Amino acid sequence: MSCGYLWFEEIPLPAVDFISEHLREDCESFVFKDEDVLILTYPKSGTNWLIEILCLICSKGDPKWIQSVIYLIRNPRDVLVSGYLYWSTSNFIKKPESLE
Ligand SMILES: Nc1ncnc2c1ncn2[C@@H]1O[C@H](COP(=O)(O)O)[C@@H](OP(=O)(O)O)[C@H]1O
Ligand SMILES: CCc1ccc(OS(=O)(=O)O)cc1
Repeated sequence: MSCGYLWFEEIPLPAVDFISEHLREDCESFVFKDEDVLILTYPKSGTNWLIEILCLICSKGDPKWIQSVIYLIRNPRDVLVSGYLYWSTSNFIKKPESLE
């Protein structure tokens, strides 16, 4: 189970060309500004959809919305199939060997 993934905070992520130590360093050194918005999603769970929603909310000009939390959830089985199909044809990610 541990092979073929980029492990971070005990979460298996699609393997890309960097290592979890670099990811941790980036997380720990990142300085947030008050106006920053944090999007935290698992790949293929609807990240781009959420970005669109946030941009639409943001463009209404009301800064109070950033104090809200939008909880996005997608059936993990759909995430698995979506990732399998997408990463099977991507060149920047290690190709999954199977759905298992
Ligand atoms: N409004 C919505 N409702 C449900 N799934 C959505 C959605 N908008 C995007 N998605 C799905 O989210 C996946 C992409 O996620 P991400 O943006 O994190 O990479 C795609 O899955 P599929 O590959 O199953 O079509 C896409 O169809
Ligand atoms: C850090 C692991 C990771 C995250 C997002 C990725 O992009 S995509 O959602 O598959 O397009 C790839 C790897």
